[in-house]
Amino acid sequence: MHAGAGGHGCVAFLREKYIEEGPPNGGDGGSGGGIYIQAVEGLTSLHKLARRGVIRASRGKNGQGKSKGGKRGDDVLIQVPVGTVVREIDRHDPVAEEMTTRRKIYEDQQAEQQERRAQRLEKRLEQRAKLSEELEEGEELEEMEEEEDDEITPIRFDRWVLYPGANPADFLTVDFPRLKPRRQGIAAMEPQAPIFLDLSAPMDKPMLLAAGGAGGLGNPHFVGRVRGRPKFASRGEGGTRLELDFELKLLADVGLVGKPNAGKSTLLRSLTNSRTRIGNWEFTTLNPHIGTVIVDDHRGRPLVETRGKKHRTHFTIADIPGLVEGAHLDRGLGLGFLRHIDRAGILAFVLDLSNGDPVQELQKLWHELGEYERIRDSEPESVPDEPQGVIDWDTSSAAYPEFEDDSPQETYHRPARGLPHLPMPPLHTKAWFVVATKADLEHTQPQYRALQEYLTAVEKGTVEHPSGHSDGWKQKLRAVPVSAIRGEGVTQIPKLVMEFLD
Ligand SMILES: Nc1nc2c(ncn2[C@@H]2O[C@H](COP(=O)(O)OP(=O)(O)OP(=O)(O)O)[C@@H](O)[C@H]2O)c(=O)[nH]1
Ligand SMILES: [Mg+2]
Repeated sequence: MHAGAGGHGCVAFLREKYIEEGPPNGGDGGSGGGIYIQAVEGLTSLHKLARRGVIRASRGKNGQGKSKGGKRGDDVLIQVPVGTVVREIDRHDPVAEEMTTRRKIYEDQQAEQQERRAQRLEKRLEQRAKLSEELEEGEELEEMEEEEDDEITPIRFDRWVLYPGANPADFLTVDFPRLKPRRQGIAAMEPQAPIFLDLSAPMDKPMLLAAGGAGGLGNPHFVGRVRGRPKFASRGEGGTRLELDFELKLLADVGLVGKPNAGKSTLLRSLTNSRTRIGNWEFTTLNPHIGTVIVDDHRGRPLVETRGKKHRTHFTIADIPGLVEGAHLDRGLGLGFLRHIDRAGILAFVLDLSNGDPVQELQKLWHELGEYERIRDSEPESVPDEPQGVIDWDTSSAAYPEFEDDSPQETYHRPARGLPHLPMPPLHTKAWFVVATKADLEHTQPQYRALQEYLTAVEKGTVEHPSGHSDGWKQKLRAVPVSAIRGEGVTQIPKLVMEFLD
């Protein structure tokens, strides 16, 4: 994301009949557009943002004559779904860089001056020694000459706009003022660097990520005692460039977990008006689809009375690609799939009653999830690269001193480190239930009965929790028999989900 650069200041002079050499009247440049972010409800993915790739706010316009200021650049507003986490990977801040350059120049000058002073002192001591000798010999006092070398500092063409009609040589004798790099006032509202935002609630107002560069100053700003008609103006400051990582933390309220072909997409479709692809083959669904289930009485009022203060009128369901046995073994594919499951608040296990033993299926799915968690918790990316010693994963301000406009110690650029991990609750502690689908097919009733008996036993604690954890979620364990294809029994699901969400 590129915040807009500031427009340049203008060098102009009043021109009127009978006024030969009018006073300076160049306008200031407009400030660059800023980048804002806002988490909003109703969005479910970051796809659109990803497609935009590079995002630029526009540049401020240059100032003009007759004291006309340049128009400010347009801001860019990025809207993301609630649950988005934003992390900074890299930052290029021209103002901070200029500060560093200036500091470097200043330090060099100081060092040079010090050296010169030391040399001068030495010379003087020598001269004095010589002088006292000569005095003794009764000779004349000689004036000590002070050498003061006039050095010409090169013109910073990157900082100044020169009067177009002027000859660059005219500026050799011009003493340019010390111009501190400037920021817009609103830059104070930028989040601390490096950016780490967890946008878990909708925001009423957009938040500033990067302010645009300040506009340059027109030539009237540089009028001084000895400089009545400055033939220069300052350039606008460059805009900050941010490289950010966006991650959607919570995908949906409910995640459908099931083998390929179990009937997840069909279920989602019968519950919502989503148009997910359905086919009688495995892996019809390759990317998660999100459907919204409206639970109101068609007048905007909640259909299901929830005890919570906030009456929800809808919830979201994610149709996640089918989970195959051994998914955890294929790190890329498996972890990708399972990552989505991680992001759902409630897990709905979709079991095909017509295909094998549903109890066994359920246990297999849980086993797969457990394996995934084991791998995730020992992911190499959380293992430090450095041979040994403590690594500070704290990316808060302590690790990177915040940039202050005037402080000479600011840092503006840092290498991309490993991104901080998103903490997720263990899967087995999530609320879950079972959707026993394809109940319209033959010989599915005994399967369903066995499944419900098993769940009741888990709830009572007489049978081990399918996750193998003793503290696994076991409240209101239920298998909802449905025929998604006929739309039968599916209305039970919103009711159950609302109970859990409550
Ligand atoms: N008889 C019957 N068939 C169903 C039912 N639900 C789904 N099916 C069929 O099962 C097949 C697979 O359904 P999908 O919804 O695509 O399955 P899926 O779980 O989304 O599959 P993947 O996306 O591959 O993971 C389709 O042929 C559906 O018509 C049902 O309730 N009854
Ligand atoms: Mg599907």
